[in-house]
Amino acid sequence: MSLINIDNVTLHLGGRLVLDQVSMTVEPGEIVTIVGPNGSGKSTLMKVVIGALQPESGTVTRQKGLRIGYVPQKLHIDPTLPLTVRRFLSLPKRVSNDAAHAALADAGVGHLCMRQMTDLSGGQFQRVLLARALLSNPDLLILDEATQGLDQSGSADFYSQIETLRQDKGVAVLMVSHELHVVMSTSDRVICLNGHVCCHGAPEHVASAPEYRALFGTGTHGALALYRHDHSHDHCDHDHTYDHSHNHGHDHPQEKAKSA
Ligand SMILES: Nc1ncnc2c1ncn2[C@@H]1O[C@H](COP(=O)(O)OP(=O)(O)OP(=O)(O)O)[C@@H](O)[C@H]1O
Repeated sequence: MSLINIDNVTLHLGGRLVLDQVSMTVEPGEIVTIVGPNGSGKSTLMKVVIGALQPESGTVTRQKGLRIGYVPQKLHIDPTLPLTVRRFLSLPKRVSNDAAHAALADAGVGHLCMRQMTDLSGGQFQRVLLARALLSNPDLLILDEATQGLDQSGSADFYSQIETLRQDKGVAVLMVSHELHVVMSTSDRVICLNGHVCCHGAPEHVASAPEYRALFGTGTHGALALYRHDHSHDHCDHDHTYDHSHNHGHDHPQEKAKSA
């Protein structure tokens, strides 16, 4: 049984169609990545997956008893607040020393237990957030642009830790990422979202799909196009009310983005 089964989900926010008949699944132990331009509904879809937003139509089914660990994009901590990593892991719920040490070790930062949160580098901080997400021994990890702000080698290290976790613990991973070069090497399946599911499948399949190329270009240029997109909003001013021009004849967004 799938861990998550999203079936034909439609949702408007502020009068705008944000998710249009989106379907997707996450199977046990697989790494699924959502890519898409700014404003294409990626974060909204994540909120639907964790149950923070309810769709207007369609269904969201989570495996019974599913444990989800969520790693946010960032978390603001008051810089004047003295807070060690160890204490942070016990907020809001106290955890044992053993559990805290195990989670930190699994996230690759076992040595940082007694450091101040405010002294951590960006990469260390994200790993502590990862450790916090691991405390519940999740079946599914959700990462929403968890490496934003890290340099290329920092984010490559982070994703390699994620792959190790999947291997060692069999945890499934659903992530949003703008880093196409990393996504293409670490994911089992990629879902390209632009309000609707434009295309989906194995990374090589998606990278060569016309719908994906229309959005991101080809090869490394694709990654660069997305990067540029991220930093200057000039080449794609989607307001996603929205734009079906990239649909290229894919008139069946309800086709489920799942493995065969
Ligand atoms: N609470 C809200 N009320 C109204 N509109 C919203 C709300 N949340 C999101 N939106 C709109 O929904 C659309 C999708 O937003 P979402 O954050 O899901 O996109 P995204 O793909 O994650 O974007 P990005 O890559 O920039 O993070 C955007 O047009 C956004 O402005």
